Formats: sequence, structure tokens, C-alpha cells
Amino acid sequence: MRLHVADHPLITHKLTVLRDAKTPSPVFRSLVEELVTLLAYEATRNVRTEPVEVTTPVARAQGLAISEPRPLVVPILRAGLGMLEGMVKLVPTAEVGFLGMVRDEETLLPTTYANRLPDDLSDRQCFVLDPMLATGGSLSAAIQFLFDRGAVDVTAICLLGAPEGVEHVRQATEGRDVTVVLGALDEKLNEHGYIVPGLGDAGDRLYGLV
Ligand SMILES: O=P(O)(O)OC[C@H]1O[C@H](OP(=O)(O)OP(=O)(O)O)[C@H](O)[C@@H]1O
Ligand SMILES: O=c1cc[nH]c(=O)[nH]1
Ligand SMILES: [Mg+2]
Repeated sequence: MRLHVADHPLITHKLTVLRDAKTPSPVFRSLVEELVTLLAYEATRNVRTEPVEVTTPVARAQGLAISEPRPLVVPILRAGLGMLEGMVKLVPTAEVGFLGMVRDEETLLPTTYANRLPDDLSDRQCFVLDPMLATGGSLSAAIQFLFDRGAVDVTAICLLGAPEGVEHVRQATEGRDVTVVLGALDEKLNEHGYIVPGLGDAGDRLYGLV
């Protein structure tokens, strides 16, 4: 597993406002969308492309097109949905699949309540979106779903990660082509499995308490 932790003042600035408990939902939502666009820039560095030629008003020019089959973007509901618009703005030709997962707040184990993915992901590059990588249980399970269907490589974009979760994903995906891109690597998990200092419950901050 490759780990890339962003190192850019604009990303840190936006994360700082996101972390602030006083930031209201509408601002939180916009920041999540802006942050994913900045992180996607790094996350799509190895997107598969092929050479194409276009005619400018002046001459022929060599360029690149995103290869077929198109990349698949998979937000993990609920909180990952807040990252979808920002991602598809950057890769408008991507297809979108959905995974609904919720973590049991006692056991910290994820269960999957929705799965709308193509059955066959052979030869597909996949991008998983989830703002929070805490214990790593949800992300590891999501990545496993994609490899079970034949994905060639998986890149996860998360706004915040805990070292425990990164290690969990590293071990669970050993031997697979996996990249994790983080906005920041935080200090630890607390006794409730929350990222410290983190930003609280990303789903609740985006969409309200359930
Ligand atoms: O790394 P883990 O320990 O598995 O925790 C991370 C998961 O927890 C959050 O989702 P949550 O279960 O709160 O669901 P929600 O998005 O509906 O709020 C978050 O969006 C991740 O999916
Ligand atoms: O800190 C955390 C951990 C799991 N899920 C969240 O939304 N936040
Ligand atoms: Mg939640």
C-alpha cells in the first residue's frame, strides 16, 4: 500500500476550518467538496491515459485522453457522498458506484447496507471516497468488495486518517495495488474509535444527527 499525506498550506487551512466545531453544515459541505478536488489532483496522478491528437487553430497537438474502461468512483455512504461532486467535477467521465456502510459504535465493526456496483470490475481503476479513515474497518471492507469484483487497482481519498487505520488497511490489502491519499494523518484514535483531534462524526456534520 502506498500512502500519500498532503502537504499544502491550502489543504491544511481548509482542514483547520473543517475541524472547528463551530463551522456550520453549509460551510462544512463546501469545504469537503473543495478539499476532495485538491486531493484528487494527487490521487489521479496514475489514472490510465492514452495518447490522442487534436487540431488546434494553429497546428496538430499531442495530448492525452482517459482510457477505457472509465474509472469508477465509489463514495462510501453516508459521509463519502459529500465528496462525490468534487471528485466528478475533476473526472467528469468517471462512472459512479455506491457502497453504504455503517460502523457499529460499540464493536466499531462495519456492516454493509447498500451495494450498487457493477458485477464485473475487471480492468477498472477505482477511487473510493470516505472522509474518515479511523479503525480502517470500513475502508478495508470496501476495498475488498472492489478487488472481489476484479478491480486492478484502488485509490482511496480520505480527508483525515488515524495511524491505526492506515496500518489496518496496509495489512488487509497486502499484495494488492492500493494507494491511500490523506489530507492529514492525525495523532490517534480515542476510546470510542474517533480520530483525535479529528473533526467529529463526518456524516453528522454533513447531514445532521440521526
Ligand atoms: O475506519 P472506521 O473505524 O471503519 O470508521 C470510519 C467510518 O465511519 C464513518 O462512517 P459512519 O459509520 O459514521 O457512517 P455515516 O457515514 O453514515 O455517518 C466514516 O465515514 C467511515 O465510513
Ligand atoms: O472520527 C471519526 C471516526 C469515525 N467516523 C467519523 O465520522 N469520525
Ligand atoms: Mg457517521
